[in-house]
Amino acid sequence: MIIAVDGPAASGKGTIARALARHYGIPHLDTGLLYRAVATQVTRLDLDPAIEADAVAACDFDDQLLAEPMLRDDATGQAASIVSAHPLVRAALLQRQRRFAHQPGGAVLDGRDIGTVIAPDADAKLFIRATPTIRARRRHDELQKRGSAINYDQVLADIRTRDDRDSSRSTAPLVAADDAMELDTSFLSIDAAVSRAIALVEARVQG
Ligand SMILES: Nc1ncnc2c1ncn2[C@@H]1O[C@H](COP(=O)(O)OP(=O)(O)OP(=O)(O)O)[C@@H](O)[C@H]1O
Ligand SMILES: Nc1ccn([C@@H]2O[C@H](COP(=O)(O)O)[C@@H](O)[C@H]2O)c(=O)n1
Repeated sequence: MIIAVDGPAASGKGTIARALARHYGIPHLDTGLLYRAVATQVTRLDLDPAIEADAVAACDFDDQLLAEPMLRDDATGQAASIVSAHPLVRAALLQRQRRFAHQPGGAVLDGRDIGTVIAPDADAKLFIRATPTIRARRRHDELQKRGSAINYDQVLADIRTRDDRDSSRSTAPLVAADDAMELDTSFLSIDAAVSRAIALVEARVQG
């Protein structure tokens, strides 16, 4: 079974995708980490994320990079959203994601274009939403726990910038697939959001 989980920054899609993977006993891929790795490599090589050729040169990264804590930083998320707008960067990362999705037994992937581009044939597609202020509050709490000094207003501004950039790019923009099931987590606890997500997937695959 392939499950696609898409949505904007800090909507809770990763939390839900990990829980679905545990529930169904299948592997999970956080595809945002791939773009965050490219962004980190761009910075380390002193390249410019806005220049497509520079970003493409950073796509050949060592997988150990995916485990580095700095990938979770707010600044890395911003840079990831810049490199991810380049069509050639998306093309460089496409096959890896498709292979993961179509492995025997299936998989759960979360990102921005899983239901539309990576696995349009997914058995179940979820599009996770939450208001920008609630997403910013959750992300700010998370960053504070990790020792970041970034303030709430900056996190909210960064989330809005990223939403705009991710939604307006020409290649694989952030958009719900026509057959995606929408789940707004704004006023749901994590447990309630996960239960609802499982119920939606069950209804789709059995129905
Ligand atoms: N329903 C919820 N209620 C409260 N907090 C939540 C809920 N869902 C997720 N969170 C928290 O919000 C933060 C962001 O969640 P998560 O990382 O799952 O979002 P995401 O959409 O995957 O983010 P990203 O865009 O970085 O991939 C995390 O700290 C997570 O624990
Ligand atoms: N399938 C995807 C996943 C991510 N992106 C871009 O990467 C940025 C960081 O992603 P997070 O999920 O870790 O927040 C995000 O803002 C997108 O620009 C993408 O384009 N496609």
